[in-house]
Amino acid sequence: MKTFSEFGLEPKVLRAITEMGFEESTPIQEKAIPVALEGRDLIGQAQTGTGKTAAFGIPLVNKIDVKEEKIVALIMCPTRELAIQVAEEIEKLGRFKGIRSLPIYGGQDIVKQIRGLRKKPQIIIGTPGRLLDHINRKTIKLDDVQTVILDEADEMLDMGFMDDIKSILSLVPEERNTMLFSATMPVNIQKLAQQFLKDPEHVSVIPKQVSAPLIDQAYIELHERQKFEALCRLIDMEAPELAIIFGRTKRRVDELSEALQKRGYAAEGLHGDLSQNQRDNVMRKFRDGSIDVLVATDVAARGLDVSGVTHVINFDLPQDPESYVHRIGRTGRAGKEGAAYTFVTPREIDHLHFIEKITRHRITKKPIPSLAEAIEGKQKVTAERVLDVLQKDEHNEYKGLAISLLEHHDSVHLLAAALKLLTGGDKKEVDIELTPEDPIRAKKRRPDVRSNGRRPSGSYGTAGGARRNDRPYGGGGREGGGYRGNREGGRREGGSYGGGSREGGYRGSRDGGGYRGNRDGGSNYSRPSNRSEETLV
Ligand SMILES: Nc1ncnc2c1ncn2[C@@H]1O[C@H](COP(=O)(O)OP(=O)(O)OP(=O)(O)O)[C@@H](O)[C@H]1O
Ligand SMILES: [Mg+2]
Repeated sequence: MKTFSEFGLEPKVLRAITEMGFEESTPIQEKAIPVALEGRDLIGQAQTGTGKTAAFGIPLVNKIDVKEEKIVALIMCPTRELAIQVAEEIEKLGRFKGIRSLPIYGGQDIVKQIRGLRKKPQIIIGTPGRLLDHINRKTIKLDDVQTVILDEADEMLDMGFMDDIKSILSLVPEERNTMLFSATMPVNIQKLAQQFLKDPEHVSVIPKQVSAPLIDQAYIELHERQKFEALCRLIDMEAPELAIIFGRTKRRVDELSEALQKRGYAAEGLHGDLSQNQRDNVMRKFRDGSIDVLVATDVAARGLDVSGVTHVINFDLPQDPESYVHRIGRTGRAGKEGAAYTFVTPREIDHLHFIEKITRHRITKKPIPSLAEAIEGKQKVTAERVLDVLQKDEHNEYKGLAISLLEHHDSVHLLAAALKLLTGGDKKEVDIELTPEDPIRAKKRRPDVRSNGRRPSGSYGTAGGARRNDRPYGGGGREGGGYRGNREGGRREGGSYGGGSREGGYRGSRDGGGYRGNRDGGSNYSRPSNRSEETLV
């Protein structure tokens, strides 16, 4: 992998990159940065969590003149949370250079945004709806925009932003540099690209499987009514550092987060019906660890980067393979490992197999965790907490009480009782009943209707010459340096992702292109194509 000093970047940008802790470029960065620096249009596809933001952010901040007092770059994102996050990364990258950037998204006070715009930001990062609002109010002018980036372009189309994006782009000068980025590139993206990009370079770093390689993927087959108990047991058994649980609907998310709270978990829900304040609060708490379980709709599936997310649990099976890939991609980021569990009801098994087929990754079946495993997991966490206090040596004021209790009681019994209390074993569990959700069923997708019959180069699947064990962070080895050092143990050595088992059986399964052409509305799989930003699931 290249170090960042090999790209000929400005020292101030290099310094920012170093301060962010990036040592080597990731493959998508290595390929995309030179193309973007040249000012060529590009379509960038790489697995979740492999640094696509910096792949467009670095060349962008590098080429902007700080003396510029006009908006010269526009980044569009599908969700508010993502706009905020991308804005933060751009801010960090441009810090030493003094680049001014501003996030613009729905739900935030427009007057505040107008005040921000008076500071003459050079880069605007926004969601399409609110951007259009500003354009109509003439508080944002796009006449001087030279670079446009569409992050998660496919999702924006899927959410029904096509017309908004078209209107916005029609106001940007033709002489511009346009870039699209996503981990998934269904065929409708190719259409968008043909319309809005000029002779784009396809920069794709997708090995055989589209999902990130460091995610251990499993599914649990169960009935709808078993889901909640299974979830609690799974959380207890696995003791995630941070977990994201995806539910199908807003009602589901509300009920589930409330139910988890009743059971004593530090959980909160995130979906599009919450006020912006509530959404911001939940994200802040999740990022700072004051809650460790985020229950969310697909609003959190795209792009969100929260370090410490060790587990993603699909409480409900996602609607389509893209959603699956993006949801589970909230873990296993930046060279770290993660675990993804998917709950599947018997009637949904076909749909799960369909997801496996499209993502070309076998998902391992696991049993519902047993009560014993759940208890063992909880006890382990309690023991770790106790040992942590012991090690910190901050328990002096309890020693007197300990000594006096030990005068009358056996030490093992006494400690066991204290552990029970700490583990919550003294509490009776609250009964929970959730409103059942309808199962998702597998339906055939329309065949690819593209005329040339070729696979779109940016679609799922192997990019020319990509190696199977291509690793997004660091060179070929797994040891030493940069990211590679920080993954514990050797649990998943040697491309342990199913080893040889992925070969055969799966590869041929996409013949006929049954999947690709069908997200442009009308198909059984596409989500409603006119969701607005405000009613996002
Ligand atoms: N070269 C690098 N070295 C180390 N860490 C990096 C590097 N580039 C990016 N990162 C970090 O990796 C994480 C994931 O990056 P990012 O969010 O850009 O991924 P992404 O490819 O856009 O994923 P998604 O498809 O989910 O949107 C971030 O925390 C980012 O700061
Ligand atoms: Mg991203």
